[in-house]
Amino acid sequence: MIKFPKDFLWGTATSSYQIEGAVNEDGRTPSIWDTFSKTEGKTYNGHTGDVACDHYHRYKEDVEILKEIGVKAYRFSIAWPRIFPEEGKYNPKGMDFYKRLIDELLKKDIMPTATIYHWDLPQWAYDKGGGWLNRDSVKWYVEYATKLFEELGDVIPLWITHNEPWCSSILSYGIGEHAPGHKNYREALIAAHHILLSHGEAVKAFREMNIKGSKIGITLNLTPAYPASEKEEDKLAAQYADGFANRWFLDPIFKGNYPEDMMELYSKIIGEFDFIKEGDLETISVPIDFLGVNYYTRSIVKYNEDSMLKAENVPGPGKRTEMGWEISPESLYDLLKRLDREYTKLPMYITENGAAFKDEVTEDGRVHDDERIEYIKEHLKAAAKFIGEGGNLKGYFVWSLMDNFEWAHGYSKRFGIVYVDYETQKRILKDSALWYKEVIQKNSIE
Ligand SMILES: OC[C@@H]1[C@@H](O)[C@H](O)[C@@H](O)c2nc(CNc3ccccc3)cn21
Repeated sequence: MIKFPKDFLWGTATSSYQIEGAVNEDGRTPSIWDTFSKTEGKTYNGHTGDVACDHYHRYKEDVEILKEIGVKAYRFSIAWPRIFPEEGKYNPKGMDFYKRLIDELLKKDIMPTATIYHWDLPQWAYDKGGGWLNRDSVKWYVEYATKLFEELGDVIPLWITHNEPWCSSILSYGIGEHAPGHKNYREALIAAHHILLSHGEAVKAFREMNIKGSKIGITLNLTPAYPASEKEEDKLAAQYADGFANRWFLDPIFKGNYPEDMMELYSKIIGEFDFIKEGDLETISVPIDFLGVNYYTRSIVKYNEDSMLKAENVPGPGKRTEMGWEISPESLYDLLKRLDREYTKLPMYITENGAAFKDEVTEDGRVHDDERIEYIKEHLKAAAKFIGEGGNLKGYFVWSLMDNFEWAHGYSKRFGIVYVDYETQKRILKDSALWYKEVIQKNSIE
């Protein structure tokens, strides 16, 4: 049996656009994901978040389920277009939903953990110079974050400024798979810079408000990169893949500079870094209270002269999830050790870890998702090994509480430990939820 520390924070995670629905209710205006999902060919079968899990109306039932599972904390995100449906126009009715949700959580003794931005940029911000491409996005974001701190500051102990800046910049403005669907690498790095800058400015605003008992951090998706062989060229490919996925965000936050090797590589592609102004890196690297780590899988790369990053992915030997991601719990251990060694001794939380598998409701009305139990158990073992060696890991949030809108994959991929029948909106606790309930109760895994 593997025991976890007494106060280990067991949780689950979701995000606003993926579960809420009610996209036109109580003053909410469209986000870039409303626009993107309604654009032909952008999401699986044209799926949108219009209804999703109808959480906006069913939040009480969903908090009951959180209580049933016994989580200590619940990570959700706040929809910016509910709070500021237009530039400068605060919408109290939008805020009221989150006050109701938080009240329910506190009544059940569940710690609210809020992500300020989980990709649902208001369309009005995008219409003003491309959203994160416009340096004014920093000002808009700080106005939004400050209002949240004013209204909710002392009832949310853990604040996360951004979920995965890599996704909201590189995947969204560079690769084009996510909203707003641009395919311009210079834009991707400009967006990344403004998102990181907005993070730093929000942390400064948070500090000035001196909110007692609350902590602030950021969540990064981190993918350890391994060379396909011991060849020097493959090791160079892994270095660039690591810079692309991880160091481009870790270094400015924790070291106050962008990584030199990647600046050199990228300068050949995007030209001048004229969007980096005096003092920006100082702001981006303001001290935070914790690091959120989203971990799903690793990458294995070999050298490829023709690729921008000189790296080409090669398949790993492990089993894969429905997303095609290799299952590699040992890489989570490697990642945590590396973060501890090279970046920070601050408290860390695994703010997302989970897997999509082919889930189905069987004759007995249950969902026997043994693969997901195995996935979570193996990753918890890796986390426990890190903690056992003195690692400062304080909590673990399963992605996700419930099946939901999986971005470009729509509803075709199920990550939940709770099954959602989208026809009826019925929730069914999968075997993984029942297993996780026991893990939390015993604070240990077998
Ligand atoms: O894909 C599962 C989840 C997603 O539902 C969450 O909203 C998001 O925070 C999230 N991030 C990752 C890891 N990063 C990633 C990499 C490539 C494409 C999409 C996400 C996985 N997930």
